[in-house]
Amino acid sequence: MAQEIFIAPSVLSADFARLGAECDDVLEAGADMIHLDIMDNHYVPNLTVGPMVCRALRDYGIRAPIDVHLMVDPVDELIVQFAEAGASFISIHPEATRHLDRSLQLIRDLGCKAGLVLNPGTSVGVARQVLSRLDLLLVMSVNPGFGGQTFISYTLDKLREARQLIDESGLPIRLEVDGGVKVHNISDVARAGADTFVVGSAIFGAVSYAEVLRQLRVAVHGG
Ligand SMILES: O=C(CO)[C@H](O)[C@H](O)COP(=O)(O)O
Ligand SMILES: [Fe+2]
Repeated sequence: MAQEIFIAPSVLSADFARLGAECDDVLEAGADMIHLDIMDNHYVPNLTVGPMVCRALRDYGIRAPIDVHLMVDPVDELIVQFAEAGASFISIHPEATRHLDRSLQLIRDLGCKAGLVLNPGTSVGVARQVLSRLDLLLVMSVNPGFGGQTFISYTLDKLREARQLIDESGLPIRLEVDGGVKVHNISDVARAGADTFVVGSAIFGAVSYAEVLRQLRVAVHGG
């Protein structure tokens, strides 16, 4: 089932001192949702922000979907806190929960859309059993923890495999890609089957967010 194309700027590369305004700017420039990377210095070797920042963005007036990427272990308590803080999508890594099915159900029970994240070294097969619990499958194209890394090219094969799995299931699951996505490679990523594109440094490092978003969309549709 083809999904509408979504571009989700990762604010990991934004100016955190003016986060609300940065979100306004990328949304006005044509972004579809805000990708919020939550890192705990335990599951990944980096530390970002907690649910109060998600709440602050909602209170500031951000109405677009907020796509929360939880790189935390353990994860269940933070699922609850981010749902209460206004998250729309909550995506979790299978290594960060002892009971993947239960954690995914928890996300939906709290009224959010549930995502599963596959690291470059994690097999697509991990998603197979829990597919009916998913609204989104996120294929990492870098190892999680930092923005600005180089796209790992073998993840294109994983995207194709994930696309096939989703298509065969007939379920309306988004296929998201995250890490190192730029204007020069997004058409390959789109051809491999992604419909939801996290883009961090390529957007926030640009002079004009609108221009880079335009170029990304042209490349997706051209691909
Ligand atoms: O989850 C992430 C890192 O773990 C980020 O979302 C990702 O790295 C996006 O940034 P960039 O487009 O600069 O690679
Ligand atoms: Fe992310």
